[in-house]
Amino acid sequence: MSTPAKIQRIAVLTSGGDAPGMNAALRAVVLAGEHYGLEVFAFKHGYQGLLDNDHIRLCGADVLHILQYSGTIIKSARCKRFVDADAAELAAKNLDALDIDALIIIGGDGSFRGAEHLAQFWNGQIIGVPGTIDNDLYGTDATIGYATAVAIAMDALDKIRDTADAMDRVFIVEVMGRNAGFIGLSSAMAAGSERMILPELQNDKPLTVAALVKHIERVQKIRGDGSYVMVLSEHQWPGGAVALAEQLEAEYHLPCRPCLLGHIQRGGPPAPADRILASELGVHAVELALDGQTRVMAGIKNHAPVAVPLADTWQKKNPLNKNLLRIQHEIFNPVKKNGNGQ
Ligand SMILES: Nc1ncnc2c1ncn2[C@@H]1O[C@H](COP(=O)(O)OP(=O)(O)O)[C@@H](O)[C@H]1O
Ligand SMILES: O=P(O)(O)OC[C@H]1O[C@](O)(COP(=O)(O)O)[C@@H](O)[C@@H]1O
Repeated sequence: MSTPAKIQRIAVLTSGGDAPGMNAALRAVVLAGEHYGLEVFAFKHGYQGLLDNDHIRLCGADVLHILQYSGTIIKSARCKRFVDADAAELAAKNLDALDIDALIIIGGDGSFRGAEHLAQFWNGQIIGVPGTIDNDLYGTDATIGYATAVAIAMDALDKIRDTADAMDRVFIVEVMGRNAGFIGLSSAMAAGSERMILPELQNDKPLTVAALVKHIERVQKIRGDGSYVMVLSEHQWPGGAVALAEQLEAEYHLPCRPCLLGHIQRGGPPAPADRILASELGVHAVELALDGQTRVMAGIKNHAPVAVPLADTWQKKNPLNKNLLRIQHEIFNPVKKNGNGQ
């Protein structure tokens, strides 16, 4: 770190969908703030709190023993109004009235767009911390919440496998991820799923029901076993897992059940990886602010802290891991392209 800038007051907020580990990030911001002699404020309910001037002073005692809980003690929200110029102007006014030097925003790409919007109207420093289960932000190896969501999806897939095995059924398990397939790919690999329907794959070659049925029937024939567990990323099938299961049962007479994991993926104890990532990133964000940086996201790349221009985080894309895709599609697929095993 270079010579610290003379900042005295920082503020923090959590915005967008809550992510497991947001509390750990908040705790880290507050503890780092105290460590460096800063006053720390929090705005509640994301950007809505900036508009309502709904703030509290936080010190170390307020964030004791919160890192093991998901959710966020300062609340999160989606605030439609924040896209308006007058909303950002009001937020700037409230931040200036409180003499805030730097604002730390824990959230996803929408929150970072909001941060850039605010930067057009406010001269203080703005630092982002990647908090979303979707892992869809460029510039960091992982986002806070992703590891927990994958662990929850894997656990659910393991449980589904028991009943799929017992009753020779096809299951479609729908996972979150917004427009990204990171949760889908990782949970499918971790649980040994037979099939993944992910946004990135659908862009190249959308799956047809006929092709899916062909694959299911071949796998069942090769293995002599009816158990087939498919991971479906949200928004990738009209009507989602329920509609696809109905289609497979009605048109192809395959015993098939849907399972929607939904917001279960955002709850429960944050995984160790998320607690540690959030702790490191929260401290990193404060140190970036002390370093005079602004309009950057605190990230971790190859085990090292980095500062990524906020706009890059949504304008550039992290691709899915090609090697994991290859292994899932080729090595672990019982149906071989050359015809072996068919
Ligand atoms: N283009 C934008 N301009 C201003 N504010 C925005 C913009 N996009 C998103 N936001 C703000 O960020 C909030 C969180 O974004 P959202 O996409 O819901 O979640 P996430 O940050 O998790 O991606 C929105 O509710 C809105 O207040
Ligand atoms: O909680 P909501 O508002 O229903 O939104 C659901 C969305 O939030 C997420 O759980 C997290 O997305 P964000 O981090 O972008 O808010 C997505 O995976 C999902 O599509």
